[in-house]
This record gives sequence, structure tokens and C-alpha cells, in this order.
Amino acid sequence: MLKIENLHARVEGKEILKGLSLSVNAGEVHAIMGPNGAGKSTLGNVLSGRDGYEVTAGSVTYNGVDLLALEPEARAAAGVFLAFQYPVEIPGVNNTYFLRAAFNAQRKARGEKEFDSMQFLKLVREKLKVMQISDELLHRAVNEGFSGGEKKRNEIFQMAVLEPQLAILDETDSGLDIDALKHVADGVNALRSPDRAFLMITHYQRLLDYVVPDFVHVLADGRIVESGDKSLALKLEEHGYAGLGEGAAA
Ligand SMILES: Nc1ncnc2c1ncn2[C@@H]1O[C@H](COP(=O)(O)OP(=O)(O)OP(=O)(O)O)[C@@H](O)[C@H]1O
Repeated sequence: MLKIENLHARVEGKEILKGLSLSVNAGEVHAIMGPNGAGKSTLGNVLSGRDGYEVTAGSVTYNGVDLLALEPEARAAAGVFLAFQYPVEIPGVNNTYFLRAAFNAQRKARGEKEFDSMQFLKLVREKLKVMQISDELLHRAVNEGFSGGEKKRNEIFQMAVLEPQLAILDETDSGLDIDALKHVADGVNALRSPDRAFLMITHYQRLLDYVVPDFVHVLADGRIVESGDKSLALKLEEHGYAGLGEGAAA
């Protein structure tokens, strides 16, 4: 589904990604771990097409298409979703209207019929049950005054409604209490399917107890320097990042 080859990217003139390669198949969950400032969020931002990130070399193929050639909206319509590390507040914009606008924009781009408000409300009610989110949050402005944990849950709720093919979760677990972490993990697990893949950026192995990844990668200094299974995350927890990736291929 996703093939990243020798990706180099700059932010504000500084090279952050330095030859990153990664392959993700449909149905897989990949955890991306790594030290602060290594480039994990930069990877998510480059894949979703965020402004200010300049790709200087390498390629990203998504379902056989050059992902980097697509506008951010086209990437979203093609099923790429990024849950932000720091979800933004949009004062004055109702959460449900916002979500419906995003949902319908994607349907329209795919040539599908838009949902009217009744159809959308029905969908939202179904998703609310699965995600265990209070419907009170839906009536408020997007993320405005939400607690840190509520913002993260709202990101997962957006994901549940939009049903992306490639979901990139940037530290969605940070700042969550234990119960919220379980709800978020349940939400992710409910969405796991043979035709959907996840890239989960996280610092904490505890998330991986609940959402068991197929692969764990260490991103350090702009490259994947080590890959393994869940046991790699346990090893990292014990030993930290020191000594990892020595001799890793570019
Ligand atoms: N918009 C920006 N302007 C300037 N520098 C940036 C910008 N975005 C990222 N950087 C820099 O790029 C580097 C990588 O940042 P990035 O957020 O990708 O790291 P990370 O691996 O996600 O770190 P963390 O674990 O701390 O979230 C950092 O040195 C950061 O300061």
C-alpha cells in the first residue's frame, strides 16, 4: 500500500528526513518510535502534504500512485488520514458540521453522493457507540476547550467517521489517562481491517500492549535505523535508544 524510498525532506531549510525507507502493506500496524526531534512528526506531515515540508529526494508510492504529487485534499480523498500530535482548536466551527464537511468533501472527490444531515447523524451515532465518546463533544466547537485527552479522542473519532485506508496517528496516546488510552486503543482495534494500515508514532510501549503492532521501527536522525516486532519496543523500554542503528543502511 505504501512504499517510501530514500525519502529526504527539509523544514525551514534544515534537512530532517535523511534517506528514510519503509514499506507498509494493507492490514498492517506499524509503530514508529524514536528519540525526540528524530523526524517522526515530520514523516507524518510529509505524507499528509502539510505546507512547509520540502521533499528534496526520494519517493512515496501509495496504492501505485505518486503520493507526493497529490495535493493534501487529494491525499485525504485517497484515504490518507493524519491524527495530529497537537490537534488544533477551531473556535466557532461546530464539531459535527466540521466533520460532515470533511466527510462529504471526501465523498464528493471520490464521485460518491454526499450524506444529508440525517444520514450523517445516523453514521455519527453508530461511531459514537463504538468509540465511547460523549455526544456533548459533538455540539461544541472543534477542540475548543477540550481537555488534552478529549482532543486526542476526537481525532480518533474523526478517523472512525472518515474510515481512512492509511491512518497516521502522531502520539495519539500521549496525555491520555489509562481509561482513555484503552478507549483509543479499542477505537483503533475496531478499525483494524485487512484493507487498512496504521502508522502509529508513539513514545510509549504501553500503547502497544493494547494495539499490538505487526512491526516496530526506530526512527533516529531522519532514518529508520532498526525494525523488529513488538519485542523491539520492550527492548527499547529497557535499554533506551543508545547503541541502536549502528551500521544501519542508508
Ligand atoms: N515547522 C518547523 N520549523 C522549524 N523546525 C521544525 C519544524 N518542524 C519540525 N522542525 C524540526 O525538525 C526536527 C524534527 O522534528 P519532529 O517534530 O519531526 O520530531 P519528532 O521525532 O516527532 O520529535 P518528538 O518525539 O519530540 O515529537 C526538530 O528538530 C524540529 O525542531
